Amino acid sequence: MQVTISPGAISGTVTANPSKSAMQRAVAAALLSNGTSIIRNPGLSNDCLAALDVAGKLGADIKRNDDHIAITSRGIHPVSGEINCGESGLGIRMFTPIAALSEKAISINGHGSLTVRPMNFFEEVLPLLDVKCVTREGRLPLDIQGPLHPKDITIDGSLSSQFLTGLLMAYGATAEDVTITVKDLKSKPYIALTLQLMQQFGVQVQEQNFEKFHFGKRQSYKASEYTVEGDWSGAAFLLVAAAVAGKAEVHHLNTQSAQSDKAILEALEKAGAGLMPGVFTMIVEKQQLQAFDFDATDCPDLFPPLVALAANCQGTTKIIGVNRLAHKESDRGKTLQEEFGKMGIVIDLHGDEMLVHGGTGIKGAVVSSHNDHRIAMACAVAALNADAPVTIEDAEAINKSYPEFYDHLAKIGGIVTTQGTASLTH
Ligand SMILES: O=C(O)C1=C[C@@H](OP(=O)(O)O)[C@@H](O)[C@H](O)C1
Ligand SMILES: C=C(OP(=O)(O)O)C(=O)O
Repeated sequence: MQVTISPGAISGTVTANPSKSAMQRAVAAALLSNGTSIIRNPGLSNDCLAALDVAGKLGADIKRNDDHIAITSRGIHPVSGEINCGESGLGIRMFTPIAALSEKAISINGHGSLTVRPMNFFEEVLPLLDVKCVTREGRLPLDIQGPLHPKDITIDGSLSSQFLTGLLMAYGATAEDVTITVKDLKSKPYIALTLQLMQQFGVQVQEQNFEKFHFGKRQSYKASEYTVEGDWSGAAFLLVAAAVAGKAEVHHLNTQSAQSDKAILEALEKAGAGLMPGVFTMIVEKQQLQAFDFDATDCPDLFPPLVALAANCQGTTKIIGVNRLAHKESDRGKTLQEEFGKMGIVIDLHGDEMLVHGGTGIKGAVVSSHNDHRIAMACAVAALNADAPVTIEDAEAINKSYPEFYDHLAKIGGIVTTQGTASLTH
């Protein structure tokens, strides 16, 4: 599918899409519980649908209703020897240790970019917890056989926080008086989100400096009612769109959220955007924008919207944390450089640093999403101030996290034309 965004000012109000990070964690916690959990404002992006499918294969009964999803479970009782996590990095890294709680041999697969993302971690760590694990040279599919026995372990958190999220969630179901120690943890706020979610489902972890995670006496997940928060990661694109091309009011955004990507507000403030925060609403308005410095090491998903913002700022913006981008849906440092280059924006990459030379004018172009949802959305936002339309190829990549994105952009006044069709679900 190709989507063309024509330049033009925007103005309007929209409700943020549900957070896939929160939704996938809630599905996992509901699966680990005994009884029926109700998930309100459920996400239906591809990553969320994959999580629901995995939960079903691991034994949960899932009923979709108009405004909620009911998940009935009695813990991990796989009904299949194969699970597929779609394209979700969080999904596979979270559900693998959870699936390993069962003694059944399970083959875990995925598709698209997930087949080339690193999974060596499991081969190194799961055997320490009595789980057999075989990868294809650190790639999918993974063949595992548990049951996982929680033990004191030390792991490396520098590649991704998602492996730790998976271990924490799995330990929560059976651990007793054990500690996970983590060295060099990145994306820390995502771990805060995991701990918050576990607590909402009745499991407490004693966290020390994001280095030690201690489980005291044995606990169990309690089936709960949970409302999925609006997604700061997706909303970041709309907020940047407003900052560079008009005004927008985005509802259902919790400024007290544990989501790391609410840090977009700090970047917008540094750039000089007009911000009017409400309790569950954010209004952003265009002002004169200047280049800024920002460390995105702990919120790597903000790179694409930050680049769209920086392209519109006068001067050179410096963003730290490029090393965190190599193993996402694309190698995002390079894909941002390539696709924004086509729109006339020069980006330099120096080790962990990205320099975006903004304010030089954005050109109409044909760009590729590289099948990466956040690259498609960043290009769409940049298009608002281009000198001619921008056509995005493989534009359906947005379905991974934010299927409503083009509709939301149109709702706030973006001129969006779609050519060709692609299924909205996997
Ligand atoms: O836990 C999560 O929900 C996520 C953690 C982050 O990954 P890393 O920990 O690999 O940075 C982020 O990039 C990803 O989109 C979602
Ligand atoms: C990298 C992302 O997700 P995941 O790692 O869960 O696939 C993302 O949403 O940008």
